[in-house]
Amino acid sequence: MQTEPTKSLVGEEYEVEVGPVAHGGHCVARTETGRVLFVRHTLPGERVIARITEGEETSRFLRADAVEVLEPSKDRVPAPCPFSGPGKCGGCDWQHVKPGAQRRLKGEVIAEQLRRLAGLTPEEAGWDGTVAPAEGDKVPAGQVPAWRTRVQYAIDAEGHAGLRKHRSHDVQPIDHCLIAAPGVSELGIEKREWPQIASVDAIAASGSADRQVVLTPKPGGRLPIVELDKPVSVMRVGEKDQRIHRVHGRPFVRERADGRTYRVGEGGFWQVHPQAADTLVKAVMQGLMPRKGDMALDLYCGVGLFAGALAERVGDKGAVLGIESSKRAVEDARHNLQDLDRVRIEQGKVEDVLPRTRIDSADIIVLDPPRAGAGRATVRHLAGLGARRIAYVACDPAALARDLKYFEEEGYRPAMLRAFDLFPVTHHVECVAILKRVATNG
Ligand SMILES: C[S@@+](CC[C@H](N)C(=O)[O-])C[C@H]1O[C@@H](n2cnc3c(N)ncnc32)[C@H](O)[C@@H]1O
Repeated sequence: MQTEPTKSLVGEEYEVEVGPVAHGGHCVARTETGRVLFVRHTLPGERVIARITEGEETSRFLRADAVEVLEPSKDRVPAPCPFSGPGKCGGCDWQHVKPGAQRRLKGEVIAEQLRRLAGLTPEEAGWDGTVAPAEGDKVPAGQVPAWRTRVQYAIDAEGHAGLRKHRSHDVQPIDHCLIAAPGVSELGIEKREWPQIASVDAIAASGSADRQVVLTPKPGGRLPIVELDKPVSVMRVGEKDQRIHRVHGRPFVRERADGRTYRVGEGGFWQVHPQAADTLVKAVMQGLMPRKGDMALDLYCGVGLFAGALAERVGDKGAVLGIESSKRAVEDARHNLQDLDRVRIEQGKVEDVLPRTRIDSADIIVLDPPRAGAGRATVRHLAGLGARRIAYVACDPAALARDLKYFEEEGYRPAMLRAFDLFPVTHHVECVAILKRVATNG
């Protein structure tokens, strides 16, 4: 059955009173007729003119940008970045918000997800309701922290480097990204032209002076000779196989955390904020309290960050099993932890490898899944291992809250939850939940 196309509302404007913040970097508002709008570039309590950016007459909700602020919030500041604002760069959601208020908004989002998806109050989740700033992110008023050690630049039709607009493939050309770490800015990516290139991923390791760019050529595009302001290793994404190939220099960068050096190769995962890896290792170890002789699991282990920290603490009589799906990350994890005899890294998806292993118990577990979370089957399997404590590291509070609900169904509850602002000026936030088995009377 064919449905009639409905009228697009893009470009329509509504004067609205802005309601609470919602997950995703926007706030909720309603038109006079009760239509729900998700409005960016605004703050709770403001009165704004919202211009629709996505949605039709029949859409369940509409997306909008605040294009005029009639009554500003006391938390509003002039956006320091000239490329932020309606219709411009989609990278930062909270350029127009005071840093303390950004963290408060993130806290409100976490609280809402916990309430809605896990049925937990902050107290029940063992959380004081705060989002802690990353160490070293104290910057003078009116400036933003330059924290991103990994930036993906998109290249426009004229070969200029920029960043993608919100929910769009269009490129906002820029001459400087304020949240890029100095090591990224110093490469001068924005200063040169990139004909025949679709994107440039720039990495400035925080644990060493290693710098890397990964070039993705346009279809049929030739690779330029890369001369940047600083020495870098250069990689390229193959047009046919979409794999990353070395052009020159080291095929990895070296990072540091918890006193160890980690090699991170070819697009492998490493936390983007320079303080993130240490902050998370500290929070996880404080929560798990590993003991000598423990059997520990590090799931979604990347290049072995938590496995390395756990192995040092469980000692010679303990053991650590890491599971990671990326082949390259597994090679790096094995290399990074080769001095630790009692560590084993298995390659494959957690949901496939876990049932295959003969492991039927663990003392402590850390899981750090991608945004989608772990899911019901994995949670059920983990709960069956009877761990004393489980640390759940989450970059999406919605997936975390959903999985906490599954854990509750399997007899585990959060004893402690902490939140960290490891992505300042964006809506993203990192949480660490420490789960314990609920005491039963039976
Ligand atoms: C958020 S990262 C965490 C990595 C590591 N714990 C760290 O902090 O550096 C998630 C990792 O899970 C891996 N991954 C994604 N889906 C997976 C799955 N189904 N099973 C195993 N690993 C997976 C990704 O390749 C990535 O390395």
